[in-house]
Amino acid sequence: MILSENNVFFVMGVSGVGKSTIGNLLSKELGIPFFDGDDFHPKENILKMSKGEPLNDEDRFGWLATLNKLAKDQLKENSCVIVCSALKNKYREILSNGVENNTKWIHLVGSYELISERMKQRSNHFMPTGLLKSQKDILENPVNAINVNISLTPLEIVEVIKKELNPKSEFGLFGLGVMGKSLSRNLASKNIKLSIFNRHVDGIEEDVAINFKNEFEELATTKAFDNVEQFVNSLQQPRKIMLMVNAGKTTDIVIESLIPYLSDGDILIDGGNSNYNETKIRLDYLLSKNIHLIGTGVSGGEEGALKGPSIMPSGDKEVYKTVAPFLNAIAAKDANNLPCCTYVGKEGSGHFVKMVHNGIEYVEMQLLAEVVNILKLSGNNYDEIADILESWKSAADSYLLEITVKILRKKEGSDWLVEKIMDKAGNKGTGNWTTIATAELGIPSTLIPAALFARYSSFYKEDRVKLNRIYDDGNTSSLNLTTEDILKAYQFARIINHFQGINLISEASIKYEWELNLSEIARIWTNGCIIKSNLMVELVAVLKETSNLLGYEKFVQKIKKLKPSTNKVVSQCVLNEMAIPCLSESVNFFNGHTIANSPANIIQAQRDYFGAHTYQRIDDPSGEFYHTNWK
Ligand SMILES: NC(=O)C1=CN([C@@H]2O[C@H](COP(=O)(O)OP(=O)(O)OC[C@H]3O[C@@H](n4cnc5c(N)ncnc54)[C@H](OP(=O)(O)O)[C@@H]3O)[C@@H](O)[C@H]2O)C=CC1
Ligand SMILES: O=C(CO)[C@H](O)[C@H](O)COP(=O)(O)O
Repeated sequence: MILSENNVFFVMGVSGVGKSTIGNLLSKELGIPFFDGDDFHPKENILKMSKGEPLNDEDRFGWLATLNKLAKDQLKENSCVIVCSALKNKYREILSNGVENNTKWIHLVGSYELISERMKQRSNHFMPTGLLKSQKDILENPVNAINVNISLTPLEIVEVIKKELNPKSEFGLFGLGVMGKSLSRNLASKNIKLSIFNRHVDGIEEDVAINFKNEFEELATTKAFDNVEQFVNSLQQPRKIMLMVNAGKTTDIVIESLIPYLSDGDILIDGGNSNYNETKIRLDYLLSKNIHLIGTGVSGGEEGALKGPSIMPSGDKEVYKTVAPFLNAIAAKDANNLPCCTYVGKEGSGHFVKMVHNGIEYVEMQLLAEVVNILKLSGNNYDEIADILESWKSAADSYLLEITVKILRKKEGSDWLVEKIMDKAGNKGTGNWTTIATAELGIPSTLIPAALFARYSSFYKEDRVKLNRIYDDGNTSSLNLTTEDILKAYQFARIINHFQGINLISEASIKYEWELNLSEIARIWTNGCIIKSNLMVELVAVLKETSNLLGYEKFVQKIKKLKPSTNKVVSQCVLNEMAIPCLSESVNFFNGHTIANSPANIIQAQRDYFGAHTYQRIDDPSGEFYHTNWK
């Protein structure tokens, strides 16, 4: 710790609290001289105390003045630690006389029982245990002292003192939107000394940080800023600043606004949903300026960010170690009470993993929407559908299932709110990027594009309404499905979704040499995040053995049990002219992915016909490429 100015640190408290031990340790930690006040007592005082006679104020005044002179002399050169009981206000006034602004009081406190027990164990101290009571009686608790409980170990006590002495914040959070606000409260509630920042925009964004700070008790000691320079300067070095701003251009603008005030070795943590390719570019760019970047996925939405999100950090592993204590402190905990935060890998792998998390999320949401629609067209109202979904919890529990039940039950007056919500699904880009990534990497994660394009289709509301007038022949639904069948189709499609998402991560890990740990990724997704589910809990163990769920015996048995109902649900929906993009794609994908001989031979022949692209032959195991003159 670097001290910004010279100070005298008086370590005070009644006898037996360990002032000398702590004072000594603290002086070593701070690299400053140590003085034990007892060594400055005149002989008469020591004699009195060893006879068991308490010192009176007259006895003390000379001694206190000596210590005050010592402090003043030291302050001319350096800081120092002085140990002295300093029990009364008037003693402390003498001790700090003339150096009040450079005096820090560190008060060691403990119960009578604990102190007397410790005193009994001392052999070479001149203060008998009986005097403890008289000291406790005359003690006037200091105001503005750092109070530290002696039940901690000496090293822990010194850590607490150092933390309290340093006026600078340990962690900064930039961007007080939905996520930034919740994360700030989470960080502050973990006793992390925090600085928060939100931009100032005249007439639109004014005093956001200070108003937010004043709203919540846990932010009482948090420093709030709307000036970037002051915000950065309020942080201990190396600075650790988490950005919770919009991905893309905004992230670049924010980074540029910070750079002029940052120092070598400072660390930015991008917690937004940034594109993993951009994260790699930013990481290299910042490194050229000796600044580190940890790109991290954060999932859990507003509530998760407050109570404990799932956190997916990546970048340089050594740099990560510096920010790990903060991220671990605020993360959700898994069933074994371990943080749902782990070092994911190099470069932008954390953002890649978060992107696939969101791709899986898109599919899980779409599947639930399709299921609700099937149950609706089967004649159930929304309360009845909520009851059915609730009954699925034992078989297919997930955060998204739980919130869907609540959503379906939400009423405005006597109307279900969902009936009033416009059927145009928005998106912020991660589903789009996952679709691009799966295409670029050549991985058939087909459900994510299906869910994404379902959202895009939903946006054509006006066209849909017009076309519906043309094509709707007025037939009513003749769905004849049991809720058991629908549940099985839902479970089947979820297995395919998780298989595809994991496969995408696994293949990207190989291609980019990220060495991702799939089981560990599933583990940090068991709590705090939007796709937490009991299936995810099951996957933690499975992924230690294989990344291929479709070939894993337990899942083979599940799939065989679920497939007939899935076929039934999908075929009946198609016959009833329903759009079920993810349910149907799960069957299509599965059939295509498990067929020994696919019609891709026709594609190869066509390619060779028009473009001489060549083909391989099944009757030539050498893998030789052939071309035929087709005309
Ligand atoms: N909402 C969610 O459920 C989740 C969001 N995320 C990601 O976290 C990030 C933040 O999301 P969220 O909190 O929801 O978003 P919000 O829109 O609620 O907040 C965005 C923040 O960015 C700030 N900002 C925008 N433009 C600028 C700029 N030019 N300069 C400085 N600051 C700017 C905003 O400040 P101001 O208020 O002044 O405009 C605000 O503090 C995004 O990347 C998002 O994708 C990740 C997981 C979940
Ligand atoms: O990251 C998230 C959840 O995990 C965000 O809520 C994200 O905005 C969701 O994506 P979209 O807005 O595209 O639905």
